[in-house]
Amino acid sequence: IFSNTDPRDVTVLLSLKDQWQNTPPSWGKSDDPCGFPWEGVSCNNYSRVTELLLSAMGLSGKLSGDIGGLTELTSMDLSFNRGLTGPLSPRIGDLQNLSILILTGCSFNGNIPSELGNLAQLSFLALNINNFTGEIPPSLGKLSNLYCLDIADNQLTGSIPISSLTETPGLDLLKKAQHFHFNNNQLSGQIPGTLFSSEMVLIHVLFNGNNLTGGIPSTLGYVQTLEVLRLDRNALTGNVPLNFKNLTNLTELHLEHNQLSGPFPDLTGMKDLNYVDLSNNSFQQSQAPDWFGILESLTTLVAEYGSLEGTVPQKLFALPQIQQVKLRNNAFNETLDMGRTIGQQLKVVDLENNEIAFAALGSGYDNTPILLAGNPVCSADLAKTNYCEDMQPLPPYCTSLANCASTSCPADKKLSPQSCECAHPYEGTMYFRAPSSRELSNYTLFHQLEISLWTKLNLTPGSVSLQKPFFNVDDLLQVHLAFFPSVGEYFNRSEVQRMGFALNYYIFMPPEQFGSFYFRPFPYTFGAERKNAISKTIVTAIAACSVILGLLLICLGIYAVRQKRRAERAVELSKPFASWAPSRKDSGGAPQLKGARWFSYDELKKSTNNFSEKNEIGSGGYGKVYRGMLPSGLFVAIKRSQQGSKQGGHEFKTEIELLSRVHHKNLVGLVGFCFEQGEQMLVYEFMPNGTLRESLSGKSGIYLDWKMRLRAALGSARGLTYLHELAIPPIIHRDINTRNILLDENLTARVADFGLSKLGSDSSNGHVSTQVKGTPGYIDPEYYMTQKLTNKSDVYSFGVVMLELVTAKLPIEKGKHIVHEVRMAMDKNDEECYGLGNMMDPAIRNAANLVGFVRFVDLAMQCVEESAADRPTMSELVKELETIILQNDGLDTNSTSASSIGTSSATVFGMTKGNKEIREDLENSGESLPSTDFSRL
Ligand SMILES: Nc1ncnc2c1ncn2[C@@H]1O[C@H](COP(=O)(O)OP(=O)(O)OP(=O)(O)O)[C@@H](O)[C@H]1O
Repeated sequence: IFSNTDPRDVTVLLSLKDQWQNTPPSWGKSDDPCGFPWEGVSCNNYSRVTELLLSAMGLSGKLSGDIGGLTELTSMDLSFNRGLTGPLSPRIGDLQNLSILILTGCSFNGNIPSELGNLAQLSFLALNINNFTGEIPPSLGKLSNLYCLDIADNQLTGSIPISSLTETPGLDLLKKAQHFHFNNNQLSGQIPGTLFSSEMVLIHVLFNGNNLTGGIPSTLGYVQTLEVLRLDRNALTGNVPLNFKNLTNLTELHLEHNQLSGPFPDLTGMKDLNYVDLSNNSFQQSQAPDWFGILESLTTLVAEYGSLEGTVPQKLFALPQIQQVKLRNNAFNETLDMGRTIGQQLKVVDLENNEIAFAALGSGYDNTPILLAGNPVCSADLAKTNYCEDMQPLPPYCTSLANCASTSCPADKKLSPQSCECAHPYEGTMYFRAPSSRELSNYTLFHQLEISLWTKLNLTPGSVSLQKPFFNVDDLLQVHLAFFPSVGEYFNRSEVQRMGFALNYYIFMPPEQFGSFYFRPFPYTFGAERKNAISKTIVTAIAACSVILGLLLICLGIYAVRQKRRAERAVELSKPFASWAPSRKDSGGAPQLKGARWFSYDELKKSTNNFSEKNEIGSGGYGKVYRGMLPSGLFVAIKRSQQGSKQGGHEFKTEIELLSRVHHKNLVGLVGFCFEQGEQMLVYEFMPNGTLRESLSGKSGIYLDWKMRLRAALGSARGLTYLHELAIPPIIHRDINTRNILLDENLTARVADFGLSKLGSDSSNGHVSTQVKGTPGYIDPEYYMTQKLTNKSDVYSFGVVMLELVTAKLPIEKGKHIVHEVRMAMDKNDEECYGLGNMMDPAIRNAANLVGFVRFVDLAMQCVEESAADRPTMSELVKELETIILQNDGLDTNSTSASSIGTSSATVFGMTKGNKEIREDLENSGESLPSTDFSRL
C-alpha cells in the first residue's frame, strides 16, 4: 500500500501511541501519519516527520527511547501535558536535527540527560516546570546555537557548570544565548565569575529562588545586552559590583531577599530601568542615593526593610513614569515634602514604619494613597487622617457578567461573558514577568488585554473572561483566563492546539504595558470524548429511545432560542456600523477613508458571480479571496472574512481607515470594503500576475531573470520603506513573505496583506501594543523571543525573501532553514557563485553574468542578522539595491517594474497578464459575467 510516511517514522509514532493515553482521535485512524495526517504531526516532502506539536493535549505516559528514531524531527512541543512522566531517555540525543524542544509543564523527572548536549542544531530548549532533579549537565555548553535555555521551576541542585581547561564544556560557552532562565530550583554554590563575559548577548538572566551564595560577579556588569536581571531570593553576600551602573539596557533589576552588604548600590547609568527592588538586604546606613531622582524610566522603586535615612528626595515623586514608591521600614527621619509637581502616574507611596515626624502635604495629590502609618507624624499632626490608616485597595479587575443577570451554570461549566451561556472554556493562568503597571483594578488596562486575546486568538469579541489579577510571591502578575468557544459548548482539538501554540510560542503578544509572559493551560476535556461516552450509554439504553427523542426536541428548542439570541447579538455587534451606509444621514461614526469606498453586499455578490467557485483565486488566514469585476470594468480581489477571522466592528473600521490611507505604487491598494449582512470584506486592486512565490515556483508561468528579481526586490523594499518611514502613523507589516508580494500587470512588485499589520510605534524603542503571527520561516527570531516588535522584524523577513529570490527555495525545506543553509554554504573564495552554486535557483544559475550577486547575498545576510541592531533599515536597503541595479548596465532605478528591464520579450518567457487577458480567461472558462459589465469592456 502506498504511504506518504517513511516506515521508520510510522513505527516510532505507533510506539508513542501505544505508550501514551489520550492521543488525539486521528492517531491510529490511518497507518500513514503524513498522508492521512495525525494531528500534531508534520512531515517534509521526503515523508519524514519533522514536527511533533502536541501542547496541552492531556497526554499521559512515558517518553521512551523510541523517540530517537525520528531523526528528521526539527521541532517537538509536548508542553503542558501534566500526565507525561518518567525520565527523559538519553536517546533524545539522537534527534540530530532538533532545533526546538519544549517540554514545559509536564511531570518529567530524573536527571536532565547529558546527551541533550549532542543536539548541535538546538536553538530553543525549554524544560521548565517539571520535576527534574540532579545537576545541570555541563554538556549543555556544547549547544552553540542555543538561543533560550529555560530550566526554571524544577528541583535541580548543584552549581552552575562552567567550562574548564580540561575541555569540559560549560554554560559560559553559550555565546548566542539570550535567555538563562534557571529560577526556582535548588542551585547552590557561587555564581561563577567566568560564566559571563563581554561577548555574551544575554537579555534575561533569571537566577531567583535558588540557594546561591557568595558575591555577585563583577563580570555580569560586562554583559551590556542585559535587560532583566533577577538574583532575588538567594543567599548572596558582599557588595553590588560597582560596574553595575554601566548596564544601560537594564529595565528590571531584582536583588531583594539576599544578604548583600556594603554601600547602597549605585545604579546611576541605568537610564532604561523601570522596575527595581532592593528590599531585605543589609546595605550600609545611608541617605537616599541621587539616582532616586534621575532615572527617567522608573515606574517602581522598592527598597523596603533597609536602613535609608534622611529625606525622601522630592525629585523621585516628579519622575515622569513613576507609579509606585515603596520604602516602608527604613529610617527616613526628616520632613516629608513631596513638592508641587508629582508624576501623573503616581499610584502609591508607602513610607510606613519610618521615623518621619513632619509632613508637608499639599492638595495636588489627593488621589494618591500616601501611607504613613507607623511614623511619629501619625501620633502628631496627621493623627486620625487617611494617611495614617490602613488603606483598603480597590477590588481587582474581573470580567463583568452583569449582562448575564443571575444565570448560573452546573459545576463543570462556566458562564460565557459573550453569550451568557454555559460552556466548557479553555482555561489557564498567565504570568507576566514585568508589567509596567501595578494597578490591579485598572479597567482600561485589563480590558485591553482581553481585546488583544480575543482578537489574536480569533475568538468572538467578548469571549474571554479574566479574573482577579494579583502579584504572586515571585512578584509575577498572575491572571486567570478562560476562553469560550464561538459556537457550541466545546472547543475542538485543533482549536485548543491553535490557542496553546499561539500562547506558548509567543505568537500572541499582549499590550505593551504587560511585557513578557508565559501561559500555563489547565487540561481540557474535549466534547467528542464526552459524546463518545454518551453514545455508549445510548447503545446500552436503547429502550429509552423515546425519552431521548423527547430530549432532542427540547435541545432543538434550546438551540433555536440560542440561535435567536446569537442573531440578536450579531445585530448588536454591527451597531457601530449602522451609520456607515451612505443612505444614513448620521455620519458621526463613518470611517475616515481616503480613496476607498463602501460597497454593498449585493454589489460584491454580483461582481463575483455570486461568490462562485470559479471566481475563487485563493484563500489565506483571513478567508477566501475572490476575483471580481466592478461595473466600471475594474478587476478587484475581494477578501471575504471567514467565521473565525471576523473582527469587532470598531476594529474593522480602524483597520480600513488605516489601509485606505496607504497609497504607494509598490503597495496593493485598498479599493473599498463591505460591512453588511454579517459580512466583512476587503476589496483590493487585482494583481493579475499572482504572487512572487508563484513565479519562483514556476506555477504562474512567469519566469523572472536576475534583473527582474532585483527589480522585484527594489520595488517591494520601496513599498516597505513607505510603510515604515512615510506612512502616518508608521506601519510594521509583520508578515512579509513571497506570498504577500504580488505582481501587477507590469510585473511591478506590490506588497499586500496588511490584514496582519498594526500601527507601528512612534516611539524609538519600537514597542507596539498588539501582536500577530507571522509566517514560519520568516519570523524574526529576536522578535519571537523578546516580543519586541520593530521595523527590523520586517527587515529580517525581507532578508528571507531576498534569499528566496536567489534560491527559489521555501524558507524551510526538509526542516532546514534557508538562512542557516546559506550561511553554512557561503564561500568568499568562490567569486562567481559565492559558494551557493548548489543552492541557487537553476533558472538563474546558468545565466551568463549575475552582476551584483555577491553584494545582493551579503545584503540579504545583513537583513537576517541575529541581532536587529545589526540589520540595515529599509531605506538603507533601498539605497544598496539601487546601487546594485545601477551596476546592471546603468538601469533606471526609478522603474521597479520587473518587465521594464532589458528587452522584455526576451526575458519574460511566461505570459504575463493584464486586465484584457483576465477577461479572456473568464470568457474561456465559460463563466457568466453580468451583461451590463461586459458591454463596458
Ligand atoms: N490583490 C490581489 N490580487 C490578486 N490575487 C490576490 C490578491 N490578494 C490575494 N490574492 C491571492 O489570494 C491568495 C490568498 O491571499 P491571502 O492574502 O488571503 O492569503 P496569504 O497571504 O496566502 O496567506 P495569509 O493570510 O496566511 O497571509 C494569494 O496567495 C493570492 O494568490
